[in-house]
Amino acid sequence: MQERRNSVKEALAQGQTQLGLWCSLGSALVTEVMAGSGCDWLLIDAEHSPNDLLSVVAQLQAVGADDVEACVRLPEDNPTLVKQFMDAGARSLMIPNVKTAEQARQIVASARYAPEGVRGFSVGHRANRFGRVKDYHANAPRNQMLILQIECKEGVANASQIAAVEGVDVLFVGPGDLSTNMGAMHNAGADHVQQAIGSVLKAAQDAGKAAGILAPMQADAERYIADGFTFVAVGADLGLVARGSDALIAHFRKG
Ligand SMILES: O=C(O)C(=O)C[C@H](O)[C@@H](O)CO
Repeated sequence: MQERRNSVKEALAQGQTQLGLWCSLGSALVTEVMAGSGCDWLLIDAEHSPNDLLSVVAQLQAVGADDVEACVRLPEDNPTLVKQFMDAGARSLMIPNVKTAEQARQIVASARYAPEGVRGFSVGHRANRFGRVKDYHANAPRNQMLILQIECKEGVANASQIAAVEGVDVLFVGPGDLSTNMGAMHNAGADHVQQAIGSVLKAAQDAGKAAGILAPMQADAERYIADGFTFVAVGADLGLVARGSDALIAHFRKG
């Protein structure tokens, strides 16, 4: 049995825009609905959402039948979590708040088996279809994707060195955390935050890597895509359900 190719990783390497949706509700059913939307990738969030390893596995299973790359955001940069989630079949990982190139190198090492890395070895797991993908251990990095979030001034300052680390696929701006860290909470549109976002984009592009961002407002997403961001989350289940239900009820209340 062959491992399914990571078509999002391949498309990004060719500079193609890949549209994503954020899954924050911790629900396999909702994630399954999102997966059927035609998006290229989903982000199952285990940082700010009520998710654990088993609820993430349930969502990975729900996405399974769709031709969508299911990425998982870990709650923190932690090699044990990298191992556990990768073994569970999360091969595209987003790591929050990466600040230095050395940290990026450690993250890459945590995703790789020796001699390049330190990932613990298990013969059979969900990632290799319980031992059925025979060449999994030798070839795992080929389909893995590491998406490192840049969310603070230090990360912005070091973005070029982080992007240059072999094994890093995407620099992903967290506009909420970055703007908060830069003294502009709720205002990622502030000039100094936009300059920082632009410098992360340039750092990624100069290193031949993809740049990503979460942009649930349509106009923002269109602008970021026009600027050159190629890994863009254009909406979230939480926002779609909350704002959609708000608007529906408001429509009937106003009469
Ligand atoms: O800093 C950000 O913005 C992000 O990383 C996304 C947030 O965590 C959040 O909006 C996800 O629901």
